[in-house]
Amino acid sequence: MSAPAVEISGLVMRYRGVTAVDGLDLTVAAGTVTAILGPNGAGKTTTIETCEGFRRPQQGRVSVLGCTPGSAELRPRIGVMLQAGGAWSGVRAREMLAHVASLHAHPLAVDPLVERLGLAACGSTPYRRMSGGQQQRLSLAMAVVGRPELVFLDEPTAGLDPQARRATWELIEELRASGVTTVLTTHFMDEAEALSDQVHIVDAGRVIASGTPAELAATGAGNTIRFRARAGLDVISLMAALPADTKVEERAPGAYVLTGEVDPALLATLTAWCASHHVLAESVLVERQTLEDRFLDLTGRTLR
Ligand SMILES: Nc1ncnc2c1ncn2[C@@H]1O[C@H](COP(=O)(O)OP(=O)(O)OP(=O)(O)O)[C@@H](O)[C@H]1O
Repeated sequence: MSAPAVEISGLVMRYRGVTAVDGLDLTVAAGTVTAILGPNGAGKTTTIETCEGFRRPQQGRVSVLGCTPGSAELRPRIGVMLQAGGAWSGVRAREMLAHVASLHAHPLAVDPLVERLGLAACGSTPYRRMSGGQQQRLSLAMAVVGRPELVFLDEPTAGLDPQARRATWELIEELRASGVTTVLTTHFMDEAEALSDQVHIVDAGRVIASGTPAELAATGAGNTIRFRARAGLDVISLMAALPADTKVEERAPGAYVLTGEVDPALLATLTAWCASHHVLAESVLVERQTLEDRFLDLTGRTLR
């Protein structure tokens, strides 16, 4: 197995009185797409900026491609897309991209990148007058034009129209196919689900859950089977027939909700119990929780 692309252990970062990152541990496998999710203020940007070398770890250790963040040997090997800015105010899109390309030994061809990210339409518009979405796309192009081994993308699709979002997803898929490691933050759960091999959920400066999107969605108490049957079924007897961690409730007369590790065997056991008790279950509905459900379960459903 190749060495991890990013290794963070016990990272602590504070801004005056605020602890932004509070003992964070995280590993990114080389060649994968890793999404860091978390509520506003969870510490994602601070963590990424530390990996990019814009901030020094105050405590703990950060290693990127086996190097110290910010070191001269590392800089040409990584691509960085910041949440905002990154280009001079008067510069045109193509000009800026050509400049960044010229700083690298084996850059991508500038014009095809300009075309595919819809930047040709910016023409002679200076950076400061480009729309937010156009600035985002230029920033993404700047991050990848140098053919980096690892790219950090901080909210790459925030504020993008659906076409640009799709183009960004395709670009990230291609990066993975060509062996580039991508670390991104996003508030779009569908984006994390569609793109990432690994997801880390960060809250209050720590990683509170990690796994593939499917693993994260599958854990927790969110998977349910709902069904209707005659009122007053013996739910104790039903629960005794099911695995120990399965709960059954009659939420309203004749409306049952079963919560637990929902898999084909559980559904079969439920229907077998119904058959042996002469119960005709109607409107049987299996509801799988999504990554978003899991995220909200872990980080709370209300604003803090
Ligand atoms: N330059 C700064 N000075 C003071 N506090 C800061 C600074 N940058 C970040 N913080 C604070 O550190 C905490 C973590 O911020 P950070 O930007 O890392 O979170 P985030 O997870 O990226 O949030 P978002 O999803 O809103 O981008 C927040 O409480 C924020 O207010």
